[in-house]
Amino acid sequence: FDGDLDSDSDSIISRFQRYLQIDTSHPSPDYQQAADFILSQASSLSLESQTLEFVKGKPLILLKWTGTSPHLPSILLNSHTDVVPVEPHKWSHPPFHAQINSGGNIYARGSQDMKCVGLQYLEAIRNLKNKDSGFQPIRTIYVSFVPDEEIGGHDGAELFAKSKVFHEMNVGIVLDEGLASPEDYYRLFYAERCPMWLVIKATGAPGHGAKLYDNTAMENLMKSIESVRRFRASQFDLVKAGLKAEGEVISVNMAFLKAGTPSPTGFVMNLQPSEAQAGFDIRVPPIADQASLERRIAEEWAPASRNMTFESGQFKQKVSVYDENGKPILTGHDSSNPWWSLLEGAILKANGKVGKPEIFPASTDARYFRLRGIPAIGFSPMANTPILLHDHNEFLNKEEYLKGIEVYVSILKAFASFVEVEKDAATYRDEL
Ligand SMILES: CSCC[C@H](NC=O)C(=O)O
Ligand SMILES: [Zn+2]
Ligand SMILES: [Zn+2]
Repeated sequence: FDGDLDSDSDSIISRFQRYLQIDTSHPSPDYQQAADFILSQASSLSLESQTLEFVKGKPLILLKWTGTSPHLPSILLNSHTDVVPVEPHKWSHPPFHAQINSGGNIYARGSQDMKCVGLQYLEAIRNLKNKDSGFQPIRTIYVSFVPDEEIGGHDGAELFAKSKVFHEMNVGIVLDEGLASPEDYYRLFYAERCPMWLVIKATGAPGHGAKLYDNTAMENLMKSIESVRRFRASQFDLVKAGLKAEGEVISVNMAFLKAGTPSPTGFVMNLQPSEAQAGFDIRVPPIADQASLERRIAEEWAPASRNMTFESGQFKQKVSVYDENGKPILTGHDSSNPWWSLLEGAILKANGKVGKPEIFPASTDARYFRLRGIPAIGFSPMANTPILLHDHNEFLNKEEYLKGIEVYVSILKAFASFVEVEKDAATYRDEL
């Protein structure tokens, strides 16, 4: 390696800022500029690279550092290049300037979710490739930068995980995103909740706004909303009482309400509408009783007896967290999975702390890799950091970012040097 590596922290941070300054927010992410940036980084690191376009205009960049024993299952470091939209006027710093305040906080959309992780992978590789380090991986290390995670990953990680290219990579372990931790420990995720987007609709007799009568669409819907809210509170109480972790309860949040008869000045006020609907984002832990939730929806939240119907997207689709037999897919999260132990050990070695294994409360691309039977661990090295993904004023402190690079150096050393008697992939899965 030719060794003109800028490893000082200023240049590390300025590379991070450059990546953050590329506006890859939906609905029209600038994937081309992100791809160009990543490819230029890859070439400065002498990594092999290829651009995969499973869907035109949505490049997926795959980088490779070939190991000395390339027949061993490889390591895949995955990150998504897209970010969620912003309301720029509600930010204290412009969301795509990556300004650093006096306390070292770097403000940008994607600073936590998850451009940090994508570039930390590369910085860790840069560090390991530095000629002073002289490190050679035994296993091959792949780094993937995928599009569209924030809108479901169908044109990104889903197609990638099903592709011939992916199959031939012989991946043994995937690292993907986790969440920031306000505490001094990092969070590790071994599974994720299943999203269910539920729309309930009520109908009822229309009538004069001054009349009190039963079975209006609004009343029917309100009864459901009250019931949903009671359930929401019961789940939230379990978390508040410390009895369950965030990823272990069913979350329900209302996403929209739609009703009323429009008029030029707003809505007609003296007419009780004949239809009303509400939408909910529901997240179901893979260990939860799905059938009882479905019963609850049919009997309490959208009962036909109250003139109600419902539709739920995502839940029973193939894009879920269950295998073909309906069993939840959980990555082993104790010493039964050597990768888990290696990860924990490597973090500790880098002077990091780890919390209890968790279920990721939202969804991420890791599920597509788990569906292929591959262990996947969610981890974003951000401790002592408020959770600001998808929020205004998303930031990451620069010291925390730099610390994360050291943690990945430690992880890559452990993962890429790990040689064991090959076992069946099932060894790395938890049985219920
Ligand atoms: C169900 S696909 C949407 C994925 C998205 N991921 C991160 O926020 C989420 O809403 O969890
Ligand atoms: Zn993300
Ligand atoms: Zn996100």
